[in-house]
Amino acid sequence: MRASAAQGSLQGRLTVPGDKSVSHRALMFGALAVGTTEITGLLEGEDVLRTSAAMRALGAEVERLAEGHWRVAGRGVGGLVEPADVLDMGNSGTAARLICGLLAGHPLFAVLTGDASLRKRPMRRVTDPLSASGARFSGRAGGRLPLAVEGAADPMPLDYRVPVPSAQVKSAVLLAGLCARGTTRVEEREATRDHTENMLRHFGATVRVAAEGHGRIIELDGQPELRAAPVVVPADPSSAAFPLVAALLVPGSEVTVQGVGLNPLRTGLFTTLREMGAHLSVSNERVEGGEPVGDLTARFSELRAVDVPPERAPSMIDEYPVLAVAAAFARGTSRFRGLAELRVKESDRLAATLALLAANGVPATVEGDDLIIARDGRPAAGGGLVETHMDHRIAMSALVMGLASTAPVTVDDTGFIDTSFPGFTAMMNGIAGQPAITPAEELA
Ligand SMILES: O=C(O)C1=C[C@@H](OP(=O)(O)O)[C@@H](O)[C@H](O)C1
Ligand SMILES: C=C(OP(=O)(O)O)C(=O)O
Repeated sequence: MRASAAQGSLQGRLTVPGDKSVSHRALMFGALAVGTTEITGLLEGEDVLRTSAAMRALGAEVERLAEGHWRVAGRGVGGLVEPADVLDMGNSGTAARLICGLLAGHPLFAVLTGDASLRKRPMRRVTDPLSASGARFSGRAGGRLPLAVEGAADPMPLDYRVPVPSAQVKSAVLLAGLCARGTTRVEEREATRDHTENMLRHFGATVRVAAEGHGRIIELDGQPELRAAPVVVPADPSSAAFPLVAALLVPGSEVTVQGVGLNPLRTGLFTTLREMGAHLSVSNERVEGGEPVGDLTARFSELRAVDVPPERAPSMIDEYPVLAVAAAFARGTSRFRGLAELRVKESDRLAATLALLAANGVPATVEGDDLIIARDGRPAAGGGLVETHMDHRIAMSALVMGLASTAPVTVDDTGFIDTSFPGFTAMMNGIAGQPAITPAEELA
């Protein structure tokens, strides 16, 4: 797939697909609740479809009623059944790690696997703490997938200080805590997305959260009866990032993305773009399904460099590749600090982002865990071939660059975009008013 500079500006109002984090959790909580949960706005991306298949394999009834409208008949906490076959989580770290938490508290045997990207990602960060509950895990060297799980019949409640900022680790421990007698306690040094805590409450569990420094202490009372509850999934801010950044970079553009989730633990990118001088405004702010949402409008802006502090990383962890693209068009030297976690995503995103920039004539370096991008405010040259390494966010970031760079940007593989943002290409071409992103084979 190749993205060429948009002839003219990007214009329009659009809705991006549902939030991936909330969608995974809605299906999992639906499966653990008593009764029938109705979900609207569910992301029908590959990652979330893996979770829906896994919930079916664990005994829940999962039904698609219409686009984004799903129904889950749950089995109650502790009621999941042993899956007959291997659970394949595809490309999804969130699905694999949260499901480890679910399985840990159920006395059953299961095997988890995933695609070549997921099989490289660290799982000890969840299996180490979960083992203390009595569950047993055995995986490949370094604790990677495929992973065999034997859940505990009478799991112990955990008291765990998460050593890296990770909502997935926090969530896995809390999900295991649902089946344990007594109180599960999780401490995080830096607050990470809190969709699990919010949804636990929404389904009737008792959760106490106390702020501590930049972090939080979370306590969950075990063995609650979770009751089915409707879930309205907001549009994914991590997906909205792509059309919004594109609009900031293509002269004359104005694009509005409607109903975007604005949970403050997810909006670090928008804060950062404003610091860069972006014209980015929010209208129609409201609360839907317990999460703040609003319509975000981006207008073409002359951007300046930014220094992003490390403590902001958890609130924009998936947005650094596209922020790097924005910084490639800004005036001055940008520094993004404390990005160690980017090395264990679908690809090594620090290396992949650096390679994306280098291939398109943008000087950048990595110093320790920081990414530095030095620019003069002129458009990126483009013209490069970007290797995506099975990473949807690298593919989409490269295509956004191509919409604004002097020469087109080509991406080696766009198949993984469907993990989080089905319809991405059509939507971007819709706001471009022309097929600005075209399959490479049609270019000849
Ligand atoms: O909990 C979640 O839904 C997610 C947490 C983050 O991962 P980490 O917990 O590994 O930081 C993020 O990168 C991922 O896309 C989704
Ligand atoms: C890191 C991501 O997802 P996951 O960890 O679920 O694979 C992402 O979507 O950018």
